[in-house]
Amino acid sequence: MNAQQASANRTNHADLLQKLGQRSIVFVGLMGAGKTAIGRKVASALGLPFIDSDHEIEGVSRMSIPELFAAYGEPEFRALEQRVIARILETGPKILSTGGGAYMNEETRAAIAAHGVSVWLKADLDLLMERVSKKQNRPLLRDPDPRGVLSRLIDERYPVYAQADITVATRDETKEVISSEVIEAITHHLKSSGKVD
Ligand SMILES: Nc1ncnc2c1ncn2[C@@H]1O[C@H](COP(=O)(O)OP(=O)(O)O)[C@@H](O)[C@H]1O
Ligand SMILES: O=C(O)C1=C[C@@H](OP(=O)(O)O)[C@@H](O)[C@H](O)C1
Ligand SMILES: [Mg+2]
Repeated sequence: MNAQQASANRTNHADLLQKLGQRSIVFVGLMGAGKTAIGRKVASALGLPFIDSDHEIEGVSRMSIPELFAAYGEPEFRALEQRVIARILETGPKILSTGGGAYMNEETRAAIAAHGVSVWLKADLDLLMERVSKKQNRPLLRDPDPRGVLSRLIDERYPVYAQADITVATRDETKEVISSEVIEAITHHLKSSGKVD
């Protein structure tokens, strides 16, 4: 997206952006739901900067997510994830796609509630399995039974993701369709909540 396109997109969504104020739009949900892919598209459509917390973590640590898990373990990754997300949220508006476990952290949830509008991309197990099978870069799924892992994470995490401001049920539709639905849902949420930062 060049600067001219970004400016045109901002004009098209002026009302949404005015109501959003300095808050960011934050994607949460399970691995494979499309947070990174849809977040990037929504950012482009709204003319806002896009940040993926996993990419940011990889940048600051100069290690890949699997390398980080292997070298320091999940607790260290979670601590870094919390710090990185808090810093990203200090300034807005932007689009932030989090890693699937980030929203399970209470302080991160509080930071997101204070500085953002949260969007849960909700997907069923079959779709998640299909999507995560494309890449082997998720340490939690390096397991003989990745479907079982995802199924347990659905039970554990869905009640927490349900605290997000907006839920969008994603399904086997194109990224463009899902992105438009997300923008529509955000527009509706901001109109009805009427909150401006
Ligand atoms: N609506 C969609 N249609 C087709 N492929 C999608 C869609 N959403 C995501 N994907 C693909 O599914 C995979 C997982 O998506 P990703 O954005 O990495 O999920 P997450 O960040 O939630 O783990 C990626 O290969 C992505 O391109
Ligand atoms: O659900 C999780 O705990 C994780 C999700 C991953 O991000 P995506 O949800 O973008 O795949 C990544 O942060 C890490 O592998 C842990
Ligand atoms: Mg992602």
